[in-house]
Order: sequence, then C-alpha cells, then structure tokens
Amino acid sequence: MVEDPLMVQILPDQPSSYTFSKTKSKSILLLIITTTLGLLFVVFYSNIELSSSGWNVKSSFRYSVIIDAGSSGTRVHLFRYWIESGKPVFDFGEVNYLSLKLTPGLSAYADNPVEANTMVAHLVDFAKIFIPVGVLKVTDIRLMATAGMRLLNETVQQQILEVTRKVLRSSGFMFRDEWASVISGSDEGIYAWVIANYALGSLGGDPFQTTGIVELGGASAQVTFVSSEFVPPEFSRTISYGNVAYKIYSHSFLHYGQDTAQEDLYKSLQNSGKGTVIDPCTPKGYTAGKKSLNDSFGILAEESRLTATVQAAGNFSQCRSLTFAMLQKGKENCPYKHCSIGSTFTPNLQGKFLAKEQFYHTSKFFELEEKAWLSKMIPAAKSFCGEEWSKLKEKYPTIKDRYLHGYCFSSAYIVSMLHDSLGFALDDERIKFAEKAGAKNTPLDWALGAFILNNAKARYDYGGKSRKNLGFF
Ligand SMILES: Nc1nc2c(ncn2[C@@H]2O[C@H](COP(=O)(O)OP(=O)(O)OP(=O)(O)O)[C@@H](O)[C@H]2O)c(=O)[nH]1
Ligand SMILES: [Ca+2]
Repeated sequence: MVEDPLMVQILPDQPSSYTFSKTKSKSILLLIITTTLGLLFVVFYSNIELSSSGWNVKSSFRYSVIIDAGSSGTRVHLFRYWIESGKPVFDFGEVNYLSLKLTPGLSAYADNPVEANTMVAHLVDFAKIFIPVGVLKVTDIRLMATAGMRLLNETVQQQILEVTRKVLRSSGFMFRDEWASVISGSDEGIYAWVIANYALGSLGGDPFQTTGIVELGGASAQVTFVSSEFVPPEFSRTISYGNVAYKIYSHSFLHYGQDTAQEDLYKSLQNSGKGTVIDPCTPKGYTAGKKSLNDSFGILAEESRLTATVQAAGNFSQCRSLTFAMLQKGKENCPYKHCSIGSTFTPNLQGKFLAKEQFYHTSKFFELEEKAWLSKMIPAAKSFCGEEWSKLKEKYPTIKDRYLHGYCFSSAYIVSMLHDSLGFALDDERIKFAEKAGAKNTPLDWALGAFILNNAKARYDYGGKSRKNLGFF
C-alpha cells in the first residue's frame, strides 16, 4: 500500500506544488492544473505560435509525450514541434514544452502494482489538456523507467509496466507496448548527454568539444562523456548526429543514487554489530521518519537485537570517508586498466562536464557559486553536518525534511564521488553544476534528449543494434 499521497509539482519553475490523496477525484487535479496553467493552456493547446514576430497560426504542429518514471517521482514531458524545410524544429522554452511531476516513483507500487494506474492516468489526463484531440492518435506516448524500477525483480517490473500499458493503450495516444519499458542506465546517460550538447550547441560538432555529464539521481548515478581512451565495448555507445559520429563512454552506477546510497550506508551501520553506532551522515537529533525497528513487532524486533542502534551525529569528514569506502568497495576486483568506482571502468576524465540532479540540488542549497564550488562545498557542509537537527529545522523552515536531512550525506557523497573517486580537482573549472544550459536555458532532463534522438534523424546504437532514425524501440 503506497502511503504517501500523490504529490503534484507543476514544472518548470511553478511556485506551487499540490498534494492530493488518491481518493480525491480527477476533477480536482484538472481544475488546479487548468486554472494554474491557464495562459500556457491557451498558447500550447491552440494552433497559434507565439514567436518574436508576434502570433501566427501554425497548422503543422506535432506533439510527443514522454513519461520519465524515476525512483523518486514520475514526470510527464509534453513536446510541441513543427517541420521546416523537411527538418523538425524543437523549442524547449515554456511555449512548446511542459512537464508535470507526481510522486512517488513507480517502484513504490511494487507491493501493489495495480495502484500505479491512478498516477499514470493523471499524467495522461494532464497531457490531454494541452494536445488537440484530433492529433492524439498520431502523437506518440512513451513511458521510460529508470533506476527505481531497475532495482525491482523482472516479474514485478513487468507487472507494473503492464499496468501502465493498460492505461496507455486506452489513452487515445499512439502507443505500442514496447514503448513502456525500463531503459538501460547507459541509454539514460546518453539521453542526458544529448540534451546537454544540444542545449550548448555542440551536438553535431567536434566530438572532443562536447560536454560530458555526471548525474546523481535517486537510485543511480551516471557518467557519460567522449573519451579519446580505448573504451571496452560494454561501456561504449555510438551516436551519429548530422554527419558526425560520437563514440561515448556511458555508464550508470546502479544503487549509487542519492537515496539508495544513503539507505545502503544506514543498513551497513545497522548491521555493523551490536550496541550503538554513530551515523556521521545525518545531523544529530534526527530520527528517521520511517517506522523505527523498535516500533515493529515479530521478526523486525527480533532483528533489532541482532543489529546495532544507529545514532545520528553529523560529522562531514567521517561521512566523507564512509562514503568513499562505499564507492571503493570491490575495487580490488577491478578487471580493467583502472576503476574509479567499485570494479567499474571509467576512462580518465576529459573535457568539460555538467553535474546534474542531486549535484545541482545540493550545490544550490549551500548557495555555492560556480567558481570552485566543490572546494567551497566542504566548509559549508562541515558546519551543516555539525548542526543539531532542531537548529537546522529552525534555520530552514521551508525546506522539506526529506531533502534537509539528506544534505549532510549528499555533500560528503558528492566530494567523495567527484573528487576522491573520479578525480575532479576541488577547484576544477571543467565541472559545473546545472539543471539548465545554453543560450535558451534549456532544461537538462534526459527525456528531452530521448525526444531529440527520437525525432531528429539521428542514428543510435542500442548496444550494437543500430537503428536508423530513432528507433528507440
Ligand atoms: N534537495 C532536493 N532534492 C531533490 C529535489 N528534487 C529531487 N530531489 C532529489 O534528488 C535526487 C535526484 O532526483 P531525480 O533525478 O529526480 O531522481 P529520480 O529520477 O527520481 O531517480 P533515478 O530513477 O535514480 O533517476 C532524488 O533523491 C530526489 O529525491 C529538490 O528540489 N531538492
Ligand atoms: Ca532521474
């Protein structure tokens, strides 16, 4: 049974977010969305293009919908584009691109997959508000799930996907069953690399002038960049865009996302023996919201006698060494020339990078400027980790507990991942944190990269199965 009420967060940069319980009717959601997004509704829905030369009617708008089913949330992305001299024209500003995020992620329905249909149905309803009913049947809708679903066993994954397929089949959109799937982590990294370089104007240019991506998601972390080093085939992807071929290293470290890594660390402390152990990655005085072991009866209470009691006492340096040890686990079995994280090959870093998702959220929280942000994160995080939880709550009254309590862990994890493991210098100018990029401030959601590959005459190998022009599936 999914406990959290569905949380509606209207993106981009919408000031409001909505919480409603599953029992409330759809009309509440539609009312909120249509009133809040009134202007966008008029511009996006109608066949009128808002352009620099004023309004003109475009009868050739096309639409596409991608649902990004992440571990901590499920987002629907709506794209409107058109064809000019035979080529698709994309615009990811607020006139031709909309997205909406609901929580929780699909994997939260593992115990009761059928309950996932409510959330997917709401996302479909949202998309339908903005897409003319006459073009639904030629508008593709895809559901692409990432690490949260990758962590579930295959059977449960398929059960949840089947629930989503049922909703999408009857949605009126153009849909094929294989368009609801769990995508590979390396594909997820590639899509994020595509949108970043599209936004920066480097897609279609010199491969060695492109920008790499490092992402810290909820359940996985991705590293994706063009390397001049030899890359073993299991880490190598090829994209051709325009008449340029890009050989890209792309790997997703499953379990190394922000939420899963913190959970794994907590569990390792619990199982580290008896008595009381200190958790240096959580501010002193914080007690986990989830049911604590002592509240549970039966086997859990029994287990509590076998496991240690974990006491939060934030200490940045100790947390940094704990997270570093976690990232280095398995390195002794590295079968490649060099492994930076676990026993996984990562080429020597090359070129510029954008650091996304939790890298961005944590840097923004500590109000770091671009310059030498990694080194500046250390003193800021040292003082944060050392604060009492009650003081932090007073200091940051508007920050959600589930984000606030994670910043001690995430700051230490970021330094031990980017500097101690991957080798970025603490004042490395090559790496910047971002959630948007380029002259048009394009959002860096990987779904935009997937949409581009799907509509822009590109070729992309799928682990050796190269398919012309988008063949995602
Ligand atoms: N502090 C903070 N964390 C956020 C915010 N939005 C998302 N997060 C967290 O940042 C992490 C990464 O967010 P996402 O990239 O959306 O993660 P996801 O797509 O749900 O996870 P994956 O399936 O692993 O890609 C998750 O732990 C989220 O809970 C935010 O506004 N502030
Ligand atoms: Ca994600």
